[in-house]
This record gives sequence, structure tokens and C-alpha cells, in this order.
Amino acid sequence: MPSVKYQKGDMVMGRWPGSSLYYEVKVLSFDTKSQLYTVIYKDGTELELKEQDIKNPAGFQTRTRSRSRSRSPGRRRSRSRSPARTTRRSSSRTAAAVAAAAITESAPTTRRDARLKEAIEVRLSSLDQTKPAENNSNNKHEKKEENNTANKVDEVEAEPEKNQSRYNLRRRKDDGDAKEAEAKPEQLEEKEAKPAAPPSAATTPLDFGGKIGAYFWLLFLPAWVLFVILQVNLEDPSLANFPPPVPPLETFWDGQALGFVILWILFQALLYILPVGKLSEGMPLRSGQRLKYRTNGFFAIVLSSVAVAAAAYQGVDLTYIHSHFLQLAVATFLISVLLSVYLYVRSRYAAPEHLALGGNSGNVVYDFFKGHELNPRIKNFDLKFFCEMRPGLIGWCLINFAMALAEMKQQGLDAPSHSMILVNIFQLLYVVDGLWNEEAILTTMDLMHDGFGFMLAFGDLVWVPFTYTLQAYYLVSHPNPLSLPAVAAIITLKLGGFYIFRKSNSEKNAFRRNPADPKLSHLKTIPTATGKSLLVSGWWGVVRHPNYLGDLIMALAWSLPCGFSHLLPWYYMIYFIILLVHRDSRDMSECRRKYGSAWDEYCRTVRYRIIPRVY
Ligand SMILES: NC(=O)c1ccc[n+]([C@@H]2O[C@H](COP(=O)([O-])OP(=O)(O)OC[C@H]3O[C@@H](n4cnc5c(N)ncnc54)[C@H](OP(=O)(O)O)[C@@H]3O)[C@@H](O)[C@H]2O)c1
Ligand SMILES: CC(C)CCC[C@@H](C)[C@H]1CC[C@H]2C3=C(CC[C@]12C)[C@@]1(C)CC[C@H](O)C(C)(C)[C@@H]1CC3
Repeated sequence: MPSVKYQKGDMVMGRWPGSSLYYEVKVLSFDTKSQLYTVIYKDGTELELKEQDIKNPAGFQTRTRSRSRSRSPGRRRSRSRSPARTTRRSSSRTAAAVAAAAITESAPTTRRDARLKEAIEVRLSSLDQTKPAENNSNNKHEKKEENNTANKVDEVEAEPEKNQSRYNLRRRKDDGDAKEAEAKPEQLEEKEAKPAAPPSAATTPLDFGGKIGAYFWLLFLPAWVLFVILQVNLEDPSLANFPPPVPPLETFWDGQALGFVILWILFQALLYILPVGKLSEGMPLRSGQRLKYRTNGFFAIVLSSVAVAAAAYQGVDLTYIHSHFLQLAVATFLISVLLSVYLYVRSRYAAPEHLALGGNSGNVVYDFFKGHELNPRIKNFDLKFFCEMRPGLIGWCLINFAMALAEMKQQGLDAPSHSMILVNIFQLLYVVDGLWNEEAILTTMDLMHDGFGFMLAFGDLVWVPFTYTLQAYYLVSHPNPLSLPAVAAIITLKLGGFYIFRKSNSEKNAFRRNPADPKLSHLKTIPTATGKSLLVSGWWGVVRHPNYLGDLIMALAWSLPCGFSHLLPWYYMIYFIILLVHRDSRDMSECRRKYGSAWDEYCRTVRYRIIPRVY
């Protein structure tokens, strides 16, 4: 490895992923393509680290001052567990377990600390990943009872990180322009101030085609929405009509449409802040904090339906939504851009513990697109959660309903067509289910890992309501009569997809919230070095993303009612395959980074990603 900073065999200090702790590791290799070093910890755990997570040992020192201060009896048991002082006993532990042990070395001062320590001690005896042979076959994976021990850690899972940050002398580089953490003893720490990485240094590989990709997506996504909206109105919406006839500029803008969009968002915001419904806890953040979310989405859609029905009853013509679709989309786009600018600016001033790991490339366009702040909030009002679950999602159903009315008006029908009814009911079921199980969104990638920037703001506010409604929009002027057997077959397909989608999402959500849930005790799991386990049987043992499989089957059932005359109503299906394949690969790399060899073990056991025996 001639041109790389660290050479094979070098003993260096490697940061434990997701924490501020550094341990002595040996460099095994360097992959020029991924720019990652494979390192091995003293306990035998191999991980891939970025150069910025590796430091020269000369910059560290061990402080031992507080050791003598400990009064905890438990502490005496864990004294020799720091990886810096790895003993033969500890050499059979995972690095995470060792990391956890390092944390237990400081005397627990609060009840929570004591609870944490207790959990960690349990984990120390339960996790051992250095014996891969034990994990080689499915039936050798830990059964639930064993997993429960690790799971106890899950309940306080982020708390080790909270503690870690307390013991960290100097802020993490990816913590951006953070204030210095309180100096605490008992941890390896950097000796002297080193030139810190610029606050903008990227901490995760750039996604979406990197900086150039961000420019592309910023232009392409709005252009695509415009394209499909202009296409769907044509009698023959086919790619042969590219570019579609562009209407005069003034038709894009309608002040009244903007007013309606603002009213809709404010109405949804009002419903969101009403003190009705459950206050759910989000997953632990890196800081150990758990945010609270008002999960009253079902209540919001019920009240919205009542309000829409009342408006229709009062003579409000909802087909306005169909006739002003373009103007409504443009107005919403404007709002999403303004929101994204606000999000970008505030992310520059956000406290480091509030930032996502990505979205800090230093390139304004990329960071604007990707988003950097994890959970931007105005007081308790969570902007990301609100945008993802309310105006766009409920707006999607409102638009579909308006399209059904427009179809009746345009086709002179007394009732919507079968195809329109299917599309409306299927998608309503999807949204209502999402809102009913709103808490489950808190364990998804977007909420847990992604920063809130243009991609999600635009996706939630514009992309979802103005492109997910294309099937209904298409049916307004492109009727597609369905036979009863076809209706029955499509309904069966939808229910099948829905079953897989719901069961798998609920299974993972229940497991992540309470790994000791007795209802899940039959499931096999793989422990990981972070203390979290991975489900390896049940739905998550069939494929690695069973929820995507169910979602894709449902997407098929949404397009089928539109027939095969045009590609446009199949747009969602095609887009969705691309989106989910990309999300799957993003998630794979993220999980590999987090879980290391345990993730590889999971992938070896569950070989297919989304479709059994196919992909
Ligand atoms: N309609 C749409 O436009 C649309 C778009 C995207 C997604 N979706 C749907 O939204 C839902 C959420 O999707 P998502 O992309 O956020 O992904 P997800 O599958 O809900 O979440 C992935 C996370 O689950 C955890 N995980 C992975 N494998 C596991 C295992 N074996 N055991 C336990 N935990 C495991 C990992 O996080 P931790 O280990 O850190 O917990 C992983 O990062 C899905 O149903 C998807 O179909 C819909
Ligand atoms: C191309 C970009 C503009 C991509 C934008 C992606 C977003 C539109 C999606 C990312 C995660 C998605 C998601 C839902 C809607 C679409 C996204 C926000 C979701 C809220 C739909 C209802 C489901 O029941 C759900 C709650 C599981 C789901 C969560 C993820």
C-alpha cells in the first residue's frame, strides 16, 4: 500500500463506529476503491474504517486518575476490561463489548448509569462474535432467550453512546464545529489539539452520485414532475410525445392555488399540534436522547376527511384540484424550496449532536439536497416527521378523491369506475395504515439516519402527492373497464402484498422497540457488536427487505387497474423498483458499517435482498 497513510501491519488507534472511543487496532489492508481500511481489534473483530476514523497512537494517552475514585463494587469487576489493557479474558469479547466495558469503568453515578452498567455486564457474558463458527447455521443462531440479554442493552442502547460522549475529551470530527466536550477521565484521549478536520469534511461516502449527482437531481426531479403532469393530460400520454407541449408561462402560476396549499399545510400543522393521541418515543439518538413525537396521524386523516366532506357538502368544487393540478404542484414546489433553504441555513448552526452523519460534504448544493440536520424542530414541532406523515400523505388521498369526482364529471358517471375505486381504496388503505402505525415510521431509515433537506422536503411535499396520484389522474381521462375476475385478482394481489408489508414492518418495529417482546420469542437473532440484534428468522429471514417486497406487490396492484395501454400509470412501479433497490443498497452499506461481521453473517444466512431466489 505505497500511497496510503497507514500500512498493513501498522498498530494505530481506530474509532469504534458510532462512538467517540478509540482502540488499538492493526491495519490489515486498504481498499483503494472504497478508500476503507480493514482493521482488526484486539478481540478479533474486523471492521472497515475510514482514514479519518484512524489516528496515530502517539496522539493518545490513557488517564487513570479516576480509577481509584470508583466506589462501585461493580466497577471492580470490570476494571481490566478496557481494550487498551486487553487481557486474555477480554480477548474473546467483541470490540463493542469491550467498548462497553470501557464505559462501565467509570463509576455509575446515577440509577440510569447503574442500569446501563448492569445491562452491559449482561452483554459481556452473552455476546461473542469472535467465534463465527457458532453463528454458522441458522439453528445455531441465538434463540430469543439469549437474545434477551443483549436486548436489555437495547433498552438503554444509546445510553452507552451518551456516556461515551461524556468520556470523550475532544469532539468527534464529524461533530462539526462543536464545543469541546467536558473532559472526563478514564478514557483514551487525544493528547494535544490536532488540526481538526474542517467542519464540512464528509463523514459518510457521498450518495446519489455525489456532488454532480446532486446538481442533476435538483434539476431532474422537478422537471420530471412537470413532465408527467403535462403528459397525463394528453390523449396519448406516450414517450413518443416528448417533449410534451409546454403551456404559456403564466399558466404555471396561480396565487389562489398557493393560498390553498398554505391553508392545507397550516390545517395539517394545527391537527399535528393538538394534544390528542399518543406521545411516542423515537429511537435513541447518538446523544442518547430520545425525542418525543405526537403520533396522532390517524386522528389527523379522520378529521381531514370530515373537513373535506363538509367542504364538499357546502358546495366547494373539489375538481378544482384536477383542473389546477399544475398550479398546485408549482405552488407546493415553491414552498418545498423555501423550506429546504431554511433547513440548510439552520443546519449550519445546529448543535453537532443534532446532525445526521451525511449531508456535510462542504458542497453547498450537495448538502442542500441531502440535508444535514437529523430532526429539525421548532420547539416540539418536528418538521421532518410532520412533512413525511401529514400534508403530502393525507394530500395524496385528497387528490385521489378529487380525481374520482373529476372522472365522474368528465365521463358523465354516477359513480367512479371500478378501476378508480380500486386505486382510491388501495392507496387510501396504504396511507391510513401508515398513519395508524405511525409509530413504526420512527424506526425507518429516513427518521433514524437521513438529514432533512431538499430531497425529503420535496419528496414529501411535492413528489408524493403529485406523482403518486398519477394513476387516479390518468383514469380521469383514460377509462379502463375491468372484468369482475380481474377486479378479484387485483384485490387478492393487493391484500397479499399488504399482508407481507404490514407483518414485516410490524415485526421489525416491535423487535426494535422491545427486543424482549414475548410475542417474538420464537424468532432467531444474530447479536451484533453494537448490542442490537438482527432478526434472522420470521419475515426478516425470508429476504433482507421483506417490507419492500410487500410494498412492490402492492405497487403492482395499483398499476394494474390502469391497464397496459400506456407506460405512464406504470411510472410508480418503475420508479419504486429503482427507489427500493437504491434504498436497499444504501441500507446494506450502512448496516455493514454499523454491524460489521454480524451483518455479513446475516447476509450469508439470508441470501436474497428483496425477491426470494431472484434478487
Ligand atoms: N411508498 C414509498 O414511496 C416508500 C418509499 C420508501 C420506503 N417505503 C416503505 O417504508 C418502509 C420503511 O422503509 P425503510 O427504507 O426505512 O427501511 P426499513 O427496512 O424499515 O429499515 C431499515 C433498517 O431496519 C433495520 N434492520 C435491517 N435488517 C434488520 C433485521 N434483520 N433485523 C432487525 N432490524 C433490521 C436496520 O436499522 P437498525 O438496525 O439501525 O434498526 C435498517 O437500517 C418500508 O415498508 C418501505 O417499503 C415506502
Ligand atoms: C426521488 C426522491 C424525491 C425520493 C423521495 C423519497 C420519499 C418520497 C419517500 C422516502 C421514504 C418514503 C416513505 C413514505 C412515503 C414516501 C417517502 C417519504 C411512507 C410515509 C408512505 C406510507 C407508508 O406507510 C410508510 C409510512 C411506511 C412510508 C415510509 C417511507
